[in-house]
Amino acid sequence: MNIAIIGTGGVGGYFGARLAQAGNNVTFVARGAHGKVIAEKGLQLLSPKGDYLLQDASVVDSVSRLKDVELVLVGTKAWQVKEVAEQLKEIVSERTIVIPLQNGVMAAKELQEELPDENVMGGLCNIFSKIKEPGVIEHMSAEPYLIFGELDHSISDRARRIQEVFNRAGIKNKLSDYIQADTWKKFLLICLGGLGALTKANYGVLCQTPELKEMMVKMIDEMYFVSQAEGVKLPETVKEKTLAATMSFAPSANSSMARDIWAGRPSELEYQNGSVVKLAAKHGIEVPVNYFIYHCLLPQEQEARAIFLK
Ligand SMILES: NC(=O)C1=CN([C@@H]2O[C@H](COP(=O)(O)OP(=O)(O)OC[C@H]3O[C@@H](n4cnc5c(N)ncnc54)[C@H](OP(=O)(O)O)[C@@H]3O)[C@@H](O)[C@H]2O)C=CC1
Ligand SMILES: CC(C)(CO)C(=O)C(=O)O
Repeated sequence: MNIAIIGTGGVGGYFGARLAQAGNNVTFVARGAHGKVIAEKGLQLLSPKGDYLLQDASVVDSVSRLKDVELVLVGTKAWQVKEVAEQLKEIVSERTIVIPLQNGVMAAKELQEELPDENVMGGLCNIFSKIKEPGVIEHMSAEPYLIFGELDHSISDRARRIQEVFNRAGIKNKLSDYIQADTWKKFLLICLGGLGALTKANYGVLCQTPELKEMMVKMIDEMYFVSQAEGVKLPETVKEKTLAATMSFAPSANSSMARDIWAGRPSELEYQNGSVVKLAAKHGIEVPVNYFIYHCLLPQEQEARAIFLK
């Protein structure tokens, strides 16, 4: 299959390398020093599931250079999806399927704002991975896992074909008949990372401190209400499952958003706790804990953006 990876970071780099390893024709969009090293030396994947050096990687520095793509995996940060959607408009054909892998609940909608609905599916992923240095992707832990599906809930032939491609590449995956629910389930979990970011606490401290655990319970309640108002049917049991998932993380683990905030980099705040606040306001729902976290973190987010995104 002709596949493009837009955003060759921890997520895009990992899944793209595995798809190329399985014999697919994968083109990576990667910019700057990272793109240069990949073009010269290949893409190096370090992983407990087996290292792999993709020699002669096909790499371009911009979406506009992609041709005849059947499957696009968008691996940028959530706040970069709008720009990618604009760029994709120029290169998609009726046989191109675009799957976003961002944390958050806005990516598919933002792609649909620029692209025909038929080009867009929903998606998400689980993995702990990062760019270790230019040209090198490090998968640290967690079984890499993709969930994807048609936004109209159908199990289409084209989705089955994509599943075959993931299966042949040994990528654990689920073809979902309700991708919005899967995306929201992950959203409930990742937004708890905002509390970790604010308190500078890892998941272990969040779970072991009764007052912080209580705040997480309140955050989950708030987000559950918002999901219902958005028309996403989640079972009530999702609340306790979300808390249990957080308790199952290594005590020293923290969220990617927290790591970005602590390092003073632009983060996905707007697309995590920020989305909860905005969607709640749309429905007239009070979300005091998410509101507090979002507004406490916002000044430093704005400062990071002023420095990095001039
Ligand atoms: N990493 C993880 O463990 C997990 C991440 N996620 C989610 O996956 C998403 C991606 O995260 P992650 O892989 O960590 O992010 P990274 O920052 O590692 O990678 C994003 C990459 O996208 C590139 N990029 C951005 N815009 C463009 C563009 N227009 N064209 C080409 N390349 C572009 C960036 O390059 P440049 O530097 O040139 O801008 C960067 O290399 C996020 O939503 C995250 O929350 C979900 C689960 C786990
Ligand atoms: C792995 C997990 C769920 C941890 O919060 C995540 O997606 C992230 O860090 O962005």
